[in-house]
Amino acid sequence: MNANDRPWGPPTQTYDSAFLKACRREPVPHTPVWFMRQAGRSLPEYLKVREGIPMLESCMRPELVTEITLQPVRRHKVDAAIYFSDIVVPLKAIGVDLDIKPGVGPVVADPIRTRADLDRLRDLTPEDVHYVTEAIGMLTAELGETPLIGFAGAPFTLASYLVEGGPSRNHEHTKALMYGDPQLWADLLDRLADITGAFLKVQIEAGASAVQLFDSWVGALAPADYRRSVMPASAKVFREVEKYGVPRIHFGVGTGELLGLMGEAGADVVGVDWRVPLDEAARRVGPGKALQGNLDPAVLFATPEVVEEKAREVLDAAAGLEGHVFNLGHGVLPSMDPDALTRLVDYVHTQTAR
Ligand SMILES: Cc1c2[nH]c(c1CCC(=O)O)Cc1[nH]c(c(CCC(=O)O)c1C)Cc1[nH]c(c(CCC(=O)O)c1C)Cc1[nH]c(c(C)c1CCC(=O)O)C2
Repeated sequence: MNANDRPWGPPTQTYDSAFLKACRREPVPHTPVWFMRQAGRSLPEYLKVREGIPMLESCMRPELVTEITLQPVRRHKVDAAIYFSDIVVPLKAIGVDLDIKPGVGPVVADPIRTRADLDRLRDLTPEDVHYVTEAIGMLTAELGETPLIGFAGAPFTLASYLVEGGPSRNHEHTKALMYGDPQLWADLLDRLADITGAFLKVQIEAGASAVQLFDSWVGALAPADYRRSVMPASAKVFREVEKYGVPRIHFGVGTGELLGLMGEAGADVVGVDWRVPLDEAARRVGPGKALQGNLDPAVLFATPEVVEEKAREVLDAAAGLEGHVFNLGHGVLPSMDPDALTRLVDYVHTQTAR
């Protein structure tokens, strides 16, 4: 089928990119590379344009979002852009009182722990996030053949911020609710699945070529609890966007024991952190899915020789995969040297050129 004949799917101009080919498990001209949290963080040009503008406000300014999203593409020559935003933006857009505190992360004024609290979470409409549609329109025009990845937080990770009221190491309130009131928990996750699904749809309809569902903190759960209490909601999100035919990436940290289930939830590409080698991850995920990952981000602080050696190990472990998108095992760290990232992109491209 020709790209133009499909009712939906990635924009025609990005269809033959190395990134989308790898996601579809087709032969690639080189292994595609992008980095989680590539936008912002360590880039001086990012710090300059963000000066004096709070994080959440910057996510609502289409020109600024466009500039920040393009910065790592220009600088590093990565194979995909990731939309500059944050996982809490759709929650803010439906009126949740929250802020992103520098050096801390998202902080929620009134945590959600009761049925009455849950009733405050309303559905998301495209008008709530009109600035996303505007920014993606500008971005796809600028990006040309380079695909744009849209993203959202998965129901569990969003619930963790909403229930705890902020970042948490042990997720104690979240687990107390999950184990203590399974019905309220299921209803909360189902509501978040609808919000997340609606947010991803907005991004795809505006021109995103792929989407990533970040379930960053779900590695805190045992597989049986994940299957029972989280997977139905994440699966609902993936079903919501299935008809668009854009690759769906599913990522979490510390999810070695959950990789099979995270694929089963409905992902086309499973993101792997640095704890499980990709050949072993492929065995856990099973056939029919591409993998994304998985260089330990901290390796970027070592010498260039060590970075190449460790990147080589990732490529060797990925040699037999059906499809591989090179990435870090988690996000870019703020103190990272941007030049080390640029060199890494070049290394993967030259080593894998076919
Ligand atoms: C858990 C999570 C959050 N946000 C996100 C996740 C999932 C990804 C992951 O696991 O790392 C997702 C996210 N947040 C941001 C992006 C931008 C796109 C990208 O480059 O990947 C993405 C994909 C921008 C951001 N989101 C945030 C920043 C830093 C804020 C700033 O620059 O002022 C950026 C660039 C803030 C944020 N927001 C969040 C945290 C933990 C923080 C860091 C707090 C800090 O240490 O300052 C919540």
